[in-house]
Amino acid sequence: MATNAAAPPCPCYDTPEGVDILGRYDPEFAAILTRDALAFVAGLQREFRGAVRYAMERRREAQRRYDAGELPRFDPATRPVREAGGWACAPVPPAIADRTVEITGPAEPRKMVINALNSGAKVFMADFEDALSPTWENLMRGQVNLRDAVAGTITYRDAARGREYRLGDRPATLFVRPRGWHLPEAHVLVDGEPAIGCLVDFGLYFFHSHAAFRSGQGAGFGPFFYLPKMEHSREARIWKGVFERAEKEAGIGRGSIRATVLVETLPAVFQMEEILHELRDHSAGLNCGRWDYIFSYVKTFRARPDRLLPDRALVGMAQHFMRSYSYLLIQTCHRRGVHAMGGMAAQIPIKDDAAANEAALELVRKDKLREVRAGHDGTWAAHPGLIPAIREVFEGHLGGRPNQIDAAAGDAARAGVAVTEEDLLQPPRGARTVEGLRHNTRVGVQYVAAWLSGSGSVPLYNLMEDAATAEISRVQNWQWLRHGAALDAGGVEVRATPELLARVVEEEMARVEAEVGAERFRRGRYAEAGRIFSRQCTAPELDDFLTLDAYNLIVVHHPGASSPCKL
Ligand SMILES: CC(=O)SCCNC(=O)CCNC(=O)[C@H](O)C(C)(C)COP(=O)(O)OP(=O)(O)OC[C@H]1O[C@@H](n2cnc3c(N)ncnc32)[C@H](O)[C@@H]1OP(=O)(O)O
Ligand SMILES: O=CC(=O)O
Ligand SMILES: [Mg+2]
Repeated sequence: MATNAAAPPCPCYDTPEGVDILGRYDPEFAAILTRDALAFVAGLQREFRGAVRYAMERRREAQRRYDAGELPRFDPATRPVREAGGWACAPVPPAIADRTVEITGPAEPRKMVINALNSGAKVFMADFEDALSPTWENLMRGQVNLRDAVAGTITYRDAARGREYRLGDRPATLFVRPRGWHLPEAHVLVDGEPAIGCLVDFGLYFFHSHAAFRSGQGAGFGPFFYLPKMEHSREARIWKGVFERAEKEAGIGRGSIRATVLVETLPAVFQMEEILHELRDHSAGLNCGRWDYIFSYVKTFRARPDRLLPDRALVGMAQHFMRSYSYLLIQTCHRRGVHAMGGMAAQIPIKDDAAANEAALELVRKDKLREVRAGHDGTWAAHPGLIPAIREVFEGHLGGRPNQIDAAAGDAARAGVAVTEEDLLQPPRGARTVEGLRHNTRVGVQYVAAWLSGSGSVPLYNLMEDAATAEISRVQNWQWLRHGAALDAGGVEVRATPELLARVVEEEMARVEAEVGAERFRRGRYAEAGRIFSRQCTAPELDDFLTLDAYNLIVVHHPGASSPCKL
């Protein structure tokens, strides 16, 4: 790609025709938002916006059918793709044959990016999605961090602690997760309308780093991506188009870019073969995004009183529908020659209680053992402190092999399990309680407060919480209220009503204030978060995403940031 033209004469962004930047000007950001990089992003936006709009409309149309009683199912029209034995995805690039442990974390803060790359994990998934609050500052700093990480020059000085951070000898291989198709980027306008968030994330990172990545980490391939929250293979087809356009403009071979698709919506589990087929030249497998998957189960069945979820804490991978999803994902990936990645255990290290810490670690070990025995080729870690234990489980089981793609190994294959539509839809079992409603509320409000303040992943009650886990709290409360679920209140049955939720919100807000302290509560955005969370849980129609509604509250426009200087 061509390099940037001469810098503009005043401190504002130098934008190509039809592009306006409404975010704060910063010289560091300007090195990312170059005229050529923006022209590349605008080209993607112009070519694919119609297809994205259409795909989003199809999502709404499918939801209307589910609301009317139809169940998600395998598409009879694409049966030949699913049943054909004669196709496989492109061979796995050597640089990512071994993905036994992948650490995830937001693309900003910078220190965390360095820690993740040095963590001992094989892969670092740098997140612009579930773990990142998409403020302008976070997004742009995230881009700066990734450019420097790929260049190998990233450093950070923690002045308060007198600590220097720099890359070690064998950093993890970088995957980048752009936002989902549904999220706009309100600080970047293309032809007067907000850009599609993921095209900004993808486009800027690709533009600045593809060459360095391919000659370094990717060993001739890459860059590598994780693709979130898709609901249908037509959305994967758009990504394929984006990749091909990017490869062509960069002058690199078709199939250089590779991506792992997160199967984290209920409709997508019926489309896994079709998704791999669309992306077969660009695929790096599939991943069980379990938290969004649970969120999507509730969302898809929002109109169904017969499919209420039990307490959030009871919806784990041992539930039949979750186990079936993981088995089918493993079978599908191995049949097509790519990695079947496991997901995230929510436990994180507990610093001040050795026994509780050991118990949390044991839960992580069990989860990972279940995954590797099922046939997964690798898995996720939320925190560097978990990596030794997870590595021990995966590497111990794989016995020196980088993955088990060819082995037809694992419970998913051994038992000859034929996963059916009924298996994938079986309602989860367990109790629904007022304590569950309280926990959802406590977690949901604190998460929204953190997100509004710029943190997209936070530790709460010794668990990792991010946008996906918080969504479960929100939609579960909404579902219980909408259908007047019977909740156990210590042996007494009560109905979930708006009045009950109002009382719970008031009491839980008081509890949170006592936990975090009055000063932090006052300075944080807790009151605002309480109002947003309550409104969302009681809305007559379920909002598609918590973060879409709340996004308007983190958009900060700096009028004139680009337009006065337009050349
Ligand atoms: C559903 C999904 O999508 S899962 C994927 C998306 N979610 C995520 O990626 C969550 C990733 N994890 C995290 O964000 C963090 O671990 C949290 C927020 C849960 C906890 O973070 P903290 O409270 O800062 O953890 P803690 O205080 O124990 O951190 C200790 C050290 O580990 C580092 N650390 C913690 N988590 C990570 C991580 N995921 N990546 C890199 N470094 C990390 C911290 O930076 C800190 O470093 P330092 O000693 O140099 O200061
Ligand atoms: O992105 C992962 C998930 O579990 O959601
Ligand atoms: Mg997710």
